[in-house]
Amino acid sequence: MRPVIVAEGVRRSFGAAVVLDGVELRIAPGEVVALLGGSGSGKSTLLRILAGLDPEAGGVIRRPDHLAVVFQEHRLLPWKRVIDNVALGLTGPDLAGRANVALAEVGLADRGRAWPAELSGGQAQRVAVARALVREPDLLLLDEPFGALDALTRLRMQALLTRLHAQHGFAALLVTHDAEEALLLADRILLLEGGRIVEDSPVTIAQPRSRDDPAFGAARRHLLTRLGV
Ligand SMILES: Nc1ncnc2c1ncn2[C@@H]1O[C@H](COP(=O)(O)OP(=O)(O)OP(=O)(O)O)[C@@H](O)[C@H]1O
Repeated sequence: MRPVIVAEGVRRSFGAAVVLDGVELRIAPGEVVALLGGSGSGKSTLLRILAGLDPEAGGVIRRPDHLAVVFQEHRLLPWKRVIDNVALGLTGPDLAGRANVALAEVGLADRGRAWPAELSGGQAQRVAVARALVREPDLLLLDEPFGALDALTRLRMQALLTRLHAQHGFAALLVTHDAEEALLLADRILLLEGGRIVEDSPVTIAQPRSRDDPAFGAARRHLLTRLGV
C-alpha cells in the first residue's frame, strides 16, 4: 500500500548542533506509529518537520493532503468559543454542523458555546483533538498530546484515541517519552537517537493490551534499556 507519509534524508541543525542526521520514515495508511526517544533527541523537531512547520529542514517529504497536528498544549484561541476554535480555518458547507459532530465524538457535545478558559485541561485537549478530527486527517501527528494531563485523564485520553482510530482509520504518529503509552497504542515503535531512527520494531502483543501481560513487561524492559533508563 502507498504510504501516507514518506520522509527521506531529514536533516536539521541548530547552529553547530546536528539534531536530525538523515531520518528515514514511512507510515502506512491506518498505521499507528510511536516515536520514542530521550529528552532532547529531536522528537518534536521531527514532528514539526513532518507537519511542514519547519522550512529550514533538509530532506524530502511527501505528505498526505489531509494532515492534522495535536500538540502538548491545546493551542486554542482564548477569544473564540469552543465551536469556533474547532471550525477555525475549515472550508466547505455546514462548518458548525461538522464542528458539532467532532465535539460530540470527543464527548463535548454540550460545550460548543463555552470559552476555552471555562474548560479543564483534559476538556481543552479534547477540543484540540476535535479540531484535528474535523479535518478528516489521513495522518494525525501527536506531540506528547497527553503529557500535561493527570494520570487518570491521560488513561481516558488514550482510550479515546484508540476509539477514534478504530472509527476513522487515520494513520498516526505519536511522539512520546512514555514507553508504556507507546506499547499500549502503537502498531510499531521507532526509537530516535543520535539524530537517526536506530530501532524500528512492530508491537506484536495482541489488542486489547494489558500492562499485566508478561509480553508487555518484557517489551517495556527492552525499551527502557534502549532508552538508558
Ligand atoms: N528552535 C530551536 N533553536 C535551537 N535549538 C533547538 C530549537 N528547537 C529544538 N532545539 C534543540 O534541538 C534538540 C532537540 O529538541 P526537541 O524538542 O526536538 O527534542 P525532544 O526529543 O522533543 O525532547 P523532549 O522529549 O524533551 O521534548 C534540543 O537540544 C533542543 O535544544
